[in-house]
Amino acid sequence: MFASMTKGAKQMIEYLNKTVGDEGKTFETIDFSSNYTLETVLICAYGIEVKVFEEPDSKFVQMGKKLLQPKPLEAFFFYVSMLYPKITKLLKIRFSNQGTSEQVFEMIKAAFDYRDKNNLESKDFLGNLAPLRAVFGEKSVLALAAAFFVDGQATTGLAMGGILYDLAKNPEVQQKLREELNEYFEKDKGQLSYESIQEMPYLDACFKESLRMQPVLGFLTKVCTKTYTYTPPDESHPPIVIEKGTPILLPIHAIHNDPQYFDEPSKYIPERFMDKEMANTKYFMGFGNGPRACIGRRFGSTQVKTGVAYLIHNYELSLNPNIKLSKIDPWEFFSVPKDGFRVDFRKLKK
Ligand code: HEM
Repeated sequence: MFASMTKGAKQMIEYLNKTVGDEGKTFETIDFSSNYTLETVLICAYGIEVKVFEEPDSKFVQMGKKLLQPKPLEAFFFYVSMLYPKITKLLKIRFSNQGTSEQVFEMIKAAFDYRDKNNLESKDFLGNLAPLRAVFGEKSVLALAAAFFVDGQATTGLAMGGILYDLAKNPEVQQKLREELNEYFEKDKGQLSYESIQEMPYLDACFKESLRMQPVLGFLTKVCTKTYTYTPPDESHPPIVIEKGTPILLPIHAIHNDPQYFDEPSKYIPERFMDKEMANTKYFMGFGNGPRACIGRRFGSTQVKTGVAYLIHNYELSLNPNIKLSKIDPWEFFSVPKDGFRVDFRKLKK
């Protein structure tokens, strides 16, 4: 699987080498990163090879984009479904774009059918799911396989887009990261190993710091499983009883940006996560917390770190001075600026 990610990262660099001239080129980083994460998810999860950067109009790219931009009403239903899951079930409310979801189902069904027809057995994600169709039914397995498409590429595209913006905004951090990357690329003779991706401390710190400042999900949704009495630190507030079954929204964006938990929260300081205690702080919840924390953490972070590593090793990123950051639309599902993050890419001279 890591070989497929590396392939995706190399294809991304090949595309840039072809399209970015000497004067550089501006990209919207979420769009750009989502192309890379889409390409790697298609190959890693479904064994489908598409040169996403070369084919921006392909149906796969269009599906990925639509899933990233639910309409305001769909976002509204998503919040309703979190707070009142029973009503949502009862009224059969859906928050995802129906047409797009059907296309994703069709794509996965076609991949299953092709493998069945040609007696192809594979040890990848779809290969492991294939026998479960007989146990849980085709529809359930298709839904599970489709969840990988949404979770595996939309979240990672947003996370990577955010890091690229932070690195462009903080050139000294970018240079420090590049020095670490150069060292590891040299040690691994030009192609980073899986172990190196997991090991690089500054790459990990930059990744966490970006997710701290701008978590992909602004809040976590939980349900209280045991009645609990919370005593607020301010004694003038009476204790609060949280009944079993109460839906809870945990505002992680606010916690991540609270000086009580992170010093100078509005500053991009990856070094804070180099500290052993901070590296494991419970107040960092970029991948959630508790028994329902993100199950794709390892896949997602490896995918993002690999893309960032190849990019920063080969290209210098800077903020385009003529483009202002647009406002975050409160009606949007994910909290990103309306026009994304516009960043200039310039090839490094080696
Ligand atoms: C950088 C990338 C990613 C980020 C920042 C991220 C973040 C999150 C967050 C914050 C949650 C909520 C956890 C909670 O409520 O405690 C979550 C849940 C989840 N994530 Fe991710 N995720 C990422 C990548 C992925 C990938 C690649 C997959 C699948 C391949 C995935 C699958 C899931 C699933 C299935 C859940 C729900 C888990 C459950 O309810 O038990 N995620 N993720």
